[in-house]
Amino acid sequence: MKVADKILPGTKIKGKWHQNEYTVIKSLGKGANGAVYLVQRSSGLAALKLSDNSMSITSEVNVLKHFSKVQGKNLGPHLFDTDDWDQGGGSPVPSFYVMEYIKGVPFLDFVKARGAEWVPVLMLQLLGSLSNLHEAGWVFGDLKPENLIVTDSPVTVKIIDVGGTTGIGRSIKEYTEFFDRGYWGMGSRKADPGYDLFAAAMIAVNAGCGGRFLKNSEGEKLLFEKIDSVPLLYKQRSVLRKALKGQYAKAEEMKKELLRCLAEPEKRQTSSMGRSSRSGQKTASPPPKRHSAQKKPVTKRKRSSGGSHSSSGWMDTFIVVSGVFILYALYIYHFLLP
Ligand SMILES: Nc1ncnc2c1ncn2[C@@H]1O[C@H](COP(=O)(O)OP(=O)(O)OP(=O)(O)O)[C@@H](O)[C@H]1O
Repeated sequence: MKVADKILPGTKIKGKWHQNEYTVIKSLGKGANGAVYLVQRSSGLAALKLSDNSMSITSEVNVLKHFSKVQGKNLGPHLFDTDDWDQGGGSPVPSFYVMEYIKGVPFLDFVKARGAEWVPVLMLQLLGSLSNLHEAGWVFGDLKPENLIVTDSPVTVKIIDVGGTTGIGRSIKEYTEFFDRGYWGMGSRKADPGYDLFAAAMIAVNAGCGGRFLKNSEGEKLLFEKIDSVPLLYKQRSVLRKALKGQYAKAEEMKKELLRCLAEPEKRQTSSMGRSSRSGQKTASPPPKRHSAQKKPVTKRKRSSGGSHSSSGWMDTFIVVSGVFILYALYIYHFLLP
């Protein structure tokens, strides 16, 4: 077992160069490039990433330093310190960096607990962060739900694990098959904004379908079928399809279209209640098969015989409109207003 992986609670980690001391409280998780611990430092809690591979620590530290220069507040944890752990004697010297501890829950756990209706709201935030990152010349690369933590009050999605971050134009450094357009035969592994936007769409697919699945010989067809089979995804199908096909050059375009797309079904629901859509194409009515084991998106509820038909319809409309209004108010208040 590597040194970085076996640190017990109570262990004191002192930096060789800056002499700062950190007390390990517990392990937060382990990855291919090291382990992350919750630590106590003089001014509060922090997350410390420790690795026997000093190159990977240096590379992640460089990315975090770049992130701190990018405008926008959701680009991952702030960097506090970086150092080598001098344990004395002839022991190997693992490197570490100390960053802001992001207290929250993993993306998929949040969606499971709070409802799939949150997926588009979190996607809008994520696209805002990606837009800032891309403008600064970077692609996140290994974008997946495990690398997203959702904090509360206000609900904010934060990107962690910057190990896969790659300069635009270079080859993607790290990827996870399900979120990789190369795996699905839908594009290259060259770092461009479209690479992250494909992964962002796949995060929605993962959350909407309640899990991941293997590709078959017709990857694109399978993904589109999955999108059409889940009501939540079906509402956003035009945006998801475009992202998967690499038709967005910028995250901002995808974000704007997603906002527009989310507003549309509610308009139809409240204004027509059963009328067909303008284009005469398939409407956002629930498709036959549901793959998601998650909470149902807001739908018209069946009424008991008690109330009158018209008042129950009014109540349903009111509930749908209020729900959507609260989500948008939250989003606009926290993320669009300066
Ligand atoms: N700043 C942080 N605040 C809170 N938890 C964190 C923070 N950074 C990492 N974690 C937790 O530690 C776990 C491991 O982090 P790490 O960066 O090693 O990610 P990984 O994706 O598992 O690793 P790798 O890409 O190196 O294989 C994460 O999944 C996350 O739960």
